[in-house]
Amino acid sequence: MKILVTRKLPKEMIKPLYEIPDSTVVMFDQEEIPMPKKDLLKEIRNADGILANLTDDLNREVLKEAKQLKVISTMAVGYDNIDMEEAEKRGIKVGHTPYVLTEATADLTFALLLSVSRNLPQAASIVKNNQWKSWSPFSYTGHQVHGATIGIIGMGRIGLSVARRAKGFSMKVLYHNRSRHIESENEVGAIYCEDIDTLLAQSDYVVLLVPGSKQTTHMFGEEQFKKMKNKAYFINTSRGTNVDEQALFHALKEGEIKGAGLDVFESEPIQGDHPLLELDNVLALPHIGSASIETRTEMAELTVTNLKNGLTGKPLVYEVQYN
Ligand SMILES: NC(=O)C1=CN([C@@H]2O[C@H](COP(=O)(O)OP(=O)(O)OC[C@H]3O[C@@H](n4cnc5c(N)ncnc54)[C@H](OP(=O)(O)O)[C@@H]3O)[C@@H](O)[C@H]2O)C=CC1
Ligand SMILES: O=CC(=O)O
Repeated sequence: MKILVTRKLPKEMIKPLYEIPDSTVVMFDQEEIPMPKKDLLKEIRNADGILANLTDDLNREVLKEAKQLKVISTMAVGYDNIDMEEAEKRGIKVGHTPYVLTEATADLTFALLLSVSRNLPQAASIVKNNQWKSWSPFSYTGHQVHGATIGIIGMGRIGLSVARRAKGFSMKVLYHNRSRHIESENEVGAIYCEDIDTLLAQSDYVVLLVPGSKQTTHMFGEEQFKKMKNKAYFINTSRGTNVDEQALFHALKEGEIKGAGLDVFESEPIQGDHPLLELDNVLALPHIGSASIETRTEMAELTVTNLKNGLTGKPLVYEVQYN
């Protein structure tokens, strides 16, 4: 049985895979970069299982090559990099890592919100660059978080955890999903906005946390940014493909919105000459939502368990359900 691991992980962490009888583990030897497509195509050909991550484009073309593949276990909760229709057609089980990364991602989302609203990157840089002249009445003043209104689009696991943090800051919580999320209403008093425009018009902070999918591609564009308050901030820790970046650039440049905190981009890694990165009112991070050592360790362990279970005839701990 051949198991392909597409990113270098500590050997100790993937030990359970070596313990599967008659298994051969082939692991890519780099941690910082994805496995090149040509190597992926070659190695997946006779693989029974693959330990993948969100940078592996497991599209139809790639899955068609994977004649023996039985299980894909991705070290992420999002699985928009996997062609689920093709996986279903081929009877491939897909495992992912919900819950274990919820709190770390909610922490990072809230950190982005606090950082953009109070200009932390700009303020920190004057200190580091020895440009701090004096305390000043209005320099680097941002907007209040405490008591403001947050609008969460995608009130699922992470959305609710962000809402809990918002509650601690006495924020009013609005949310939009395709269906009501009664747990959030009961627990944090979140108010459902069936019409997304109502949320956009009322929120001081708009936080996007829907999965990446065909339905959510560019769900944020010119029209949505125009409907936000001019003093509102946009935070995206979901998927870059959910946002039309040209429209976001325009909205930020023209002052239609105040600022943005972005952990994800339409194309990753975002290139250094991307227009968004020229803007002072953009705080950009390299997709580190779940990047605490504790969470990444749990994710890796869960990914290994999902894969091992799938390959040894046991139920996956978290299996993606086909729609
Ligand atoms: N930046 C990072 O490092 C990380 C990013 N993520 C991203 O966050 C996403 C969310 O994760 P998680 O909270 O666990 O997922 P969940 O599935 O728990 O939550 C997603 C929510 O989005 C709502 N939703 C889905 N489609 C739409 C739509 N078209 N319009 C409005 N609402 C929609 C769903 O509600 P309903 O079905 O009622 O519409 C659901 O409540 C992941 O899919 C991933 O892309 C996750 C972890 C780390
Ligand atoms: O973006 C990260 C994920 O786990 O999904």
